[in-house]
Order: sequence, then C-alpha cells, then structure tokens
Amino acid sequence: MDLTVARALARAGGWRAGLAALLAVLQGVAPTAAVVATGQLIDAVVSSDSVGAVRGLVLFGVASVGGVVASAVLDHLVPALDGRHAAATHEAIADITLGTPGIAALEAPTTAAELAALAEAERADGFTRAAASAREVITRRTTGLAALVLLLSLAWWAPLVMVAGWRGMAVAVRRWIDHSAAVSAGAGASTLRRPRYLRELATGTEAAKEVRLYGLAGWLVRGYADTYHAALTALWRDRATDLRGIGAAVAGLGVAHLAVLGYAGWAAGTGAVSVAGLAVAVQAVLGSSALGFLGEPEYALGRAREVARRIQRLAAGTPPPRTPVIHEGRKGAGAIRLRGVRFTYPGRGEPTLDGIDLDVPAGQSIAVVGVNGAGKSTLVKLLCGLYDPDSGSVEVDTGLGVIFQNFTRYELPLRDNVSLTPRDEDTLVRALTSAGGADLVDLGWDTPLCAAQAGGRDVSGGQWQKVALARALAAVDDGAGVLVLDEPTAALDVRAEVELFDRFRAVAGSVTTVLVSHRMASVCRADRIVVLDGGRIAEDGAHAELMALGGRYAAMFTVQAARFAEVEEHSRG
Ligand SMILES: Nc1ncnc2c1ncn2[C@@H]1O[C@H](COP(=O)(O)OP(=O)(O)OP(=O)(O)O)[C@@H](O)[C@H]1O
Repeated sequence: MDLTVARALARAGGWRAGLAALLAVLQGVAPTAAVVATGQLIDAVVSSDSVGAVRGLVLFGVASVGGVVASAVLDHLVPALDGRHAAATHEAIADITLGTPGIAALEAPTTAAELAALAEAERADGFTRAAASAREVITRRTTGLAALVLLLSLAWWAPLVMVAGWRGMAVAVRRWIDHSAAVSAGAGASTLRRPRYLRELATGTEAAKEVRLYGLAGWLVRGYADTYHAALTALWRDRATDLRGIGAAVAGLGVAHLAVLGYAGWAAGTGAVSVAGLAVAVQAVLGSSALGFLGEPEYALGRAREVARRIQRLAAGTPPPRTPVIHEGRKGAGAIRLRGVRFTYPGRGEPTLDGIDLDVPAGQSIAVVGVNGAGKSTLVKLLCGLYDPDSGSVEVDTGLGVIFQNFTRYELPLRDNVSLTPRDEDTLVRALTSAGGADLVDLGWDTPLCAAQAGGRDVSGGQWQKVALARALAAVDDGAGVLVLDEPTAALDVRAEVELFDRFRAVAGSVTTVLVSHRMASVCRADRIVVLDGGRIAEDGAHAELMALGGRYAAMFTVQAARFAEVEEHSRG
C-alpha cells in the first residue's frame, strides 16, 4: 500500500482510517485461520481426537464469524472514508486553483497540464475509491502473507518460491500497465484532445445552433470517428510493447507452483506430511496468489496516488501570493499608475504590451481604444492583477469592480448574480435599476438565471450585461474605487449603450472608470481617451484634443460617425 495514499486517507479520515486498516487485516487473516481450522479438523477426524475436533470447529467458527463481522463493519466505514477523502481532495485542488493571485500561473503549460490531468483523474473516479481499494489491497495482501506463514510448515523455501513467482508476475503486469498509462497521459492525451472536442461540439449545447445552421453534423461525426480511430490506433500501437516480460513471469510462476505442489505431493506420499498438512499446503499455495497483481484496486490506488502527488507538486509549485498592488482597504475613488509595463503571453515571441506608462488620477473616466488584438483586454487583466508584468509596475489605489467581456453567467439566483455577498434588497434594487435592469427585479430575487433549473429563467444577452453592470455597481457600493468595463455592452444597441453609459457614469461618478469599447459614441464621453497600438500608447487626450490631432482616434471616430449618420438617414428615409 502506498504511503502517500495512506497518509491522505489518515488525514481525511482520522481514527476511522486506523480502524478500517485494522479490520481489513482481520478480514485478511480470517480465510487463513479457516484453513488452519480445517487442517485441525481433518487431523482430529483421522486420529479420532474429539477435543481436537471441537478446537478445530471453534477456530473455524471464530474465523468465519470474525471475517463476516469485519467485512460488515468495513462496508459501512469505507464509503464514508471515501467520501471524506474525495472532499479533502476537492478542497486541496480548490485551494491550489483559487490560492494563486493571478491566472498566469494557472495558464502556465506545466500547471495547466497538471490541472487537466487532475480533472481527468476526477472523471476516471479512481481516487474517490481510494479507501475501498486500500481495504481490498490490505485484505488480500494479509491473506497472501498468512498463506506464506502456512507454507513455512511445508518447507522453509516454499514461501520464498511462491513470493518470487507472484511478485515477478506482478512486476511484469505492473510495468506493462504503467507504460500504457504513461502513453495515455502523454502522447495519448494530446491525440485524444481533438476527437474529444469534436464529440463535445456534436453533443453539447454550446455549438448546437451553428452545427444545425451550417449542416456540420456529418462533418463532425466523420471527423470524430476518423480522429478517434487514428488516435486509438496510435495509442494501441504504442501500448503493444514487448509482452515477453509477461511470458517469462507466467513461466516462472508455473515453475514455482510445480515445485511447491510437487514437493507437497511427494512429502505426503512419503508420509513426511499428513493428509491435513497436504490440504493446508494446497490451500496456502492458492492463498499466495493474493500477493500477485490485484487488478482494479491497484489501478485505483495508483490513480489515487497520482492525484495525491500531483496535488503535492502543484501545492509546492504555487507561487507565494504577490504583494498586492490593489489596496482593498482604501475607500473612495482610486488612482491608477502604470510604469514601463511590458507583458508577453507565455509562448508568444512578441510582447503584447511594450512599455506602457499611464497615470489615471482618482475620479477620472478613461476609455481605452484600439484595433482588435491591440492589447486592451490584456491591459485590463494586468490592472486586475490577474497577470504580473514582465517588467514595470501596476498600482491601483483601491479595490476594483470589473466586468469582463466574457463575464461569468452564474447558474444561480438573480440575487447571487448581482452580489455573492449578502446585502439588503434595497441595495440590490438600486444596483440593478442603475444598471438599466429595473424590469429584471420582477423576475424575483430567488429566480435562478438558468431555465434548466427548477423555477429558473433564461435571460437575453443584453439583460445579462445589465446584471453584470449591476454586479459592478454593487462592488462600488462595497467601496471599490475603480471600475473597469471591458466591452460590457456589446450586446446592446448603440443608443442603449450610450444611455446606459451616461446613467452608469452618473451613479458611479464618484469612482475612477476605465472603459474598453469599440463604440465611439460611448468612448467620446470619457474624460480622456487612450489609443493602444503596437503594445504602446499611441495617443492620449480628451476627445476634442484627439479629434484636433487628426490621428488614429480621429480616423476611427469619423468612420463610425459617418456610418452611424448613414444608417440614421437610411432609417428616416
Ligand atoms: N491567454 C492568451 N495567451 C496568448 N495570447 C493571448 C492570450 N490572450 C490574448 N492573447 C493575444 O494577445 C493579443 C492582445 O489580446 P487582447 O485580448 O488584449 O486584445 P484586445 O485589444 O482586447 O482585442 P479585442 O478588441 O479583439 O477584444 C492578441 O494578439 C491575442 O491573440
């Protein structure tokens, strides 16, 4: 039994784990005790020894009843132990993933691979049966060891021969399985990624609309079948390693059986071993098989061990929390200072941000614009401390409220979507109304925003954005002095966005706001506009200044304004 798993079970289960281990040993000894009792009975019958026969019967009864009782108690104890162990494992994983201050560490290839492997192990469900598997392994190994003790009475070398035979077999099988597992976890995982993704696309709801609209069903099914088959063929080829090791182990095991059973038969023939002794020896040889490879419980224990080790590795590799640059405690509008900020995504050659200097005084509203991929969202993520800059510094004076482009749509009641911290309904109503979502209040605060749940309701994309805005406003209520809006209103039409942005500014007027938007109608309302280009700030100034400059911003604004005027004219005409 692996010590890593034993420690994990002991930590999760305390005294229950100790008791379970003891009972598993008792359950393992019981069959051997019954074999000994049978031997005593045979001896007693052959020699007409009634006292010996009673002793044999009593021992048989104790062994049988003891085994049954131990087994029954374990049946109750072990599932509870497994539940505790699974909960402790989930907690440890959550501690690791939530304990990192940024997301860069989670996105790092090694960490991401470890986390993916953990998720895979959770799906395989192996570690949730760690206690059940440990019970099985302890019981069987105890039975095997007890059988060896019995074999000692046949000949001193008999246990050694049987152990060698069964361990040789176990090593050969284990090696073959470890190789297969390594193939699956390594190259196999990456080759299976594509078919798995295609299967998710085909069966999930996310792409269901496009799959139907573009008639992708045939392509998906073919693509899945082809890539899955190709991946498995490669996997099987890789796994079909040399089986000679197993062949040799089987031969060795055969020789061990022949030697011990042959000797027992010969000894019985010469009278050196009694009939009872022969019966016991044969049973002991059978019992020694429990020292071989145990199959599923060993796999499951292996998976549990992998999970425990991955958790240890991840916990050891988790960087200590950085000195926070976000000063949560301070109230009121906060200033933002970026000095020489350079940032490169892992695996990318070119920096996405390449020397950003930006001072935003408390209370200012600033808009960040730039073409797709200019680095606006990256700047926001650095502001929030989700990534650390390669060089330079990012400092924010107060707590932050943020709405990301892809903000989370919690499958939770409306109340929790506006604020996950408990607060009175007046505050919630104020936040939602200010965000333009007054009509959503009628849904009821306890209505889950997910039609799949009992009493739940789906809401539109625009309504979700209002909920997300309300969430940011609730954060302001909590004292956040900087509000970051990363294209929060893309699902709204231009007029609705402008209206909402004005209302939002009135409500959140006391805080510093950073708006990322492609809508010039909203952008031009900010006190100051920053144009990102090539990882740097290309233009910086108020709307009128940048229009007068006649640069990138002026060009962007003019194109949108012209298009907007055209549409207006068209709709009037
Ligand atoms: N997690 C990531 N890993 C690697 N590269 C990334 C990652 N996220 C973004 N990028 C890259 O960084 C660059 C800047 O992306 P970012 O999302 O910051 O741009 P953006 O200005 O917000 O664009 P958009 O207007 O399209 O939202 C892009 O080239 C993008 O491909």
